[in-house]
Amino acid sequence: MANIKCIGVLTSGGDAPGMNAAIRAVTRAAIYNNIEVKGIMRGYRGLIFDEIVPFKTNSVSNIIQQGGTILKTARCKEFMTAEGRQVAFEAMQREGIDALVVIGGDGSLTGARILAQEHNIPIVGLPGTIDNDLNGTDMTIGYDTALNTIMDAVDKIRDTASSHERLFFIEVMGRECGYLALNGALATGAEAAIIPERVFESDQLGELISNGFRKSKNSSLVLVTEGDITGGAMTMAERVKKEYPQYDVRVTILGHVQRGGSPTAADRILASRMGAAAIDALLDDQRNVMIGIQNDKIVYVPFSKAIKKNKPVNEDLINTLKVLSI
Ligand SMILES: Nc1ncnc2c1ncn2[C@@H]1O[C@H](COP(=O)(O)OP(=O)(O)OP(=O)(O)O)[C@@H](O)[C@H]1O
Ligand SMILES: O=P(O)(O)OC[C@H]1O[C@](O)(CO)[C@@H](O)[C@@H]1O
Ligand SMILES: [Mg+2]
Repeated sequence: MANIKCIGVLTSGGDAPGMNAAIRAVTRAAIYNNIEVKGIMRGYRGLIFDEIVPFKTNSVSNIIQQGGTILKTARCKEFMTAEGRQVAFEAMQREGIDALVVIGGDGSLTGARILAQEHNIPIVGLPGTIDNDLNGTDMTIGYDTALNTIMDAVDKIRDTASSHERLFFIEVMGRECGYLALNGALATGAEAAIIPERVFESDQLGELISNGFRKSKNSSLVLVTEGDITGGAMTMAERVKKEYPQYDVRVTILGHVQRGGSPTAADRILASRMGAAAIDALLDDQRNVMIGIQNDKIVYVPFSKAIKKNKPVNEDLINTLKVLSI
């Protein structure tokens, strides 16, 4: 059993609903195991600029239901340099922090991996991002809540789209990962999803139109993953306006509304299980791993695997969406 007396916990990158549930679980599981906890504010910034606060069990009371993160978060450019990480390491030594739990996305876990390698520190990561772009876990913390937010918004858009018999392009988040668009489309009965994983394989919009996707439909909703790879919803709409002027086209960009809100039950449970598992992992001498859940079982995923680009898209989802949108 590892000799860990004090851990630091931080949230980094974009906030995600369920991060608070994860902070609570990490804190409570650590204290249960007689490990002291320090909350590090604003992601890696807090280590570099010394914003570190002692955490007790009641520091995390009544937060499981809150969106955002009580630790705040940041995208910290100073941490991208070896000098910045040296300062962070020195802060950990000064504070007596023996190990870190980092809650964040692929960027945050990349930073964790480098810090762990450079300074030989035990670090365990939790996948906290709405993008669901980390390998080795079925879901990331925040993804389910964001998906439900998308579903509520798209259902509302359907009402107006069908009243006006319009074609809507709805842009959702996800960076280079199409899960939010794909499952958002399945959950709302949307006609299609345009996702980054498929951009280089096919002209998704061209195929959609040549398959006559508007012939039998009164309204059409197409979810598009944001970003340069797909070009986003605006680009799609411009193209349709030029090539198919007969269609009445509108665009909705859902934006940061997707990141907020009270986490769903699924996210609260996922975050609670993963947070407790992070402490078990540290006690079990695990280091440089992300906690994942695969088929309802906790797994330890090496950082190198978790952050590998291009999480494979689930082909089954693509096929089902195609079949159901005739
Ligand atoms: N290569 C890297 N080296 C060191 N630190 C990094 C690296 N990449 C990212 N980080 C740190 O992690 C922070 C968050 O990364 P990023 O902005 O990619 O978000 P993320 O964790 O992927 O979350 P999300 O994608 O959900 O917003 C960065 O601001 C930086 O402090
Ligand atoms: O809030 P910011 O810094 O503009 O970042 C937006 C990005 O963060 C995410 O919400 C989470 O990674 C992405 O889906 C999106 O591209
Ligand atoms: Mg990311």
